[in-house]
Amino acid sequence: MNHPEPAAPLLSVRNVSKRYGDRVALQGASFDLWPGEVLAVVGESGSGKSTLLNAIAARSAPDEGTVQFRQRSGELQDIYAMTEAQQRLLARTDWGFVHQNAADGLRMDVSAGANVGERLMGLGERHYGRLRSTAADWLQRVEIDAARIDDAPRTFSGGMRQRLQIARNLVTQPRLVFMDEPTSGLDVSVQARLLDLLRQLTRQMQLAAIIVTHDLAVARLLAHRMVVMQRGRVVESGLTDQVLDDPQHPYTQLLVSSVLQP
Ligand SMILES: Nc1ncnc2c1ncn2[C@@H]1O[C@H](COP(=O)(O)OP(=O)(O)OP(=O)(O)O)[C@@H](O)[C@H]1O
Repeated sequence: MNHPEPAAPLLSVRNVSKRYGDRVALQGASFDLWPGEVLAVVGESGSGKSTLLNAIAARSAPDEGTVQFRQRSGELQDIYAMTEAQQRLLARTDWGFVHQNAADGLRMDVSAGANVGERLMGLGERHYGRLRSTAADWLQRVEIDAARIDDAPRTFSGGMRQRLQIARNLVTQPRLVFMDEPTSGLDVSVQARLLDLLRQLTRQMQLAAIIVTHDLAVARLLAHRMVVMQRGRVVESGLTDQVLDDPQHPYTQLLVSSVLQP
């Protein structure tokens, strides 16, 4: 897989920690993400993956550490030093967040077209014809029949809902998308199609993404690089193929071998 090597990181995470009461959910996580790079965060249930994702996506502030994002202007900005209004603007323009459960990322009772158009309206687009044609284009890009544009996602299958959620996030051409277990909970064949689509879109759009998954096959297929978490710590990180083919940490070795031995 070609690895993009631009000069400066898009996201820089340093020593991020978080506790819930006495429980340490995340301890000293650090990594950089480069423009156009897809990073998988893997680890078993409870290892701190969602806590990490929420901390770096400005959804839940860490107790310690910094998260810096490179704005389009080139300026590296601490996301927790931003005002709430600045964070919200980022979240609906340059960032996307794909939830595991599509219902958490969609408005289930408004039309598919409105779900896609909403983020564009948030950027100031008001022209009905343009909103509708962009929404129709995006439905096609995520392989949803444009004839369903006026239907609400409540009437969609699980796979269609997830594809709609992806369209809703990507319509503003974000530079960074966070994804929390985007394919789990779907049938295997539906997962495979969704993974193909995600791979195609991340490449076409040169999208940087951080994907939380417990499924090493998802990491293998989508990610340039991966970090492995155990009990709140990053225990191994590196190029995906290297980590999966030659894991160094005993925990990663266990994860990889448990996948190989069904
Ligand atoms: N809101 C919360 N209150 C208390 N403890 C929490 C909370 N959220 C997470 N934790 C604890 O923090 C640790 C890390 O949880 P986290 O959800 O980040 O793990 P995960 O790797 O995402 O797990 P899963 O794959 O099951 O979603 C766990 O021990 C969990 O019980």
